[in-house]
Amino acid sequence: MRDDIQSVLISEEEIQEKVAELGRQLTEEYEGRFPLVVGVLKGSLPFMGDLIKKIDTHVELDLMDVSSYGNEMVSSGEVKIVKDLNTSVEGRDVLILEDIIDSGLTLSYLVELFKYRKAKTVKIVTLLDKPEGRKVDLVPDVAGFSVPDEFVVGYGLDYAERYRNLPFIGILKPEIYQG
Ligand SMILES: O=P(O)(O)OC[C@H]1O[C@H](OP(=O)(O)OP(=O)(O)O)[C@H](O)[C@@H]1O
Ligand code: HPA
Repeated sequence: MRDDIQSVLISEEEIQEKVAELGRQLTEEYEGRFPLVVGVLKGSLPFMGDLIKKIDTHVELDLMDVSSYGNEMVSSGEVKIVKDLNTSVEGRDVLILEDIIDSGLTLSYLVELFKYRKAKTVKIVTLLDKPEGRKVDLVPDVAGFSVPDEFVVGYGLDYAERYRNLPFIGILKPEIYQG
């Protein structure tokens, strides 16, 4: 699996340091507010698993599965709910966790949906932000790292469902996706 990686963009240590920093920041912000932390499947799972252990105040967890990429490297532009939340967001402080914001289509859809469902506040925390990929005007409230306009994998991010279990963020060798 690691042979398929051309270069490591963000190391495991850098990710863990950043996650600890974000955890401290979110602890301060959400102390006493019992936010609903929504992980967006499947990419946010490693980030969510690590980050929630660094948030030192009560949180409720839920998961939502939305998809717009299928097995492609470019968003189809159509966001589909594959699995909805189990919890009502009405009146709640909602904190959405994402692995990456690229075109921004997934997140702008979710933010609008949660506002329509009467969430009290909606904030976005993403590990990675790819600003050059944007197709809609969307700025995350908190972003761990900015990444260049390249297809990245690892730490939740996949190519054709592989590489999510790498502990770092890397760039694939072109021959992997060129067939
Ligand atoms: O800003 P965007 O262009 O919308 O891209 C970001 C979304 O794309 C990926 O999810 P994907 O739909 O591939 O599902 P996955 O998390 O299961 O891989 C990623 O996890 C984000 O949810
Ligand atoms: O660069 C990316 N890698 C993996 N999944 C993604 N979904 C949006 N952008 C990306």
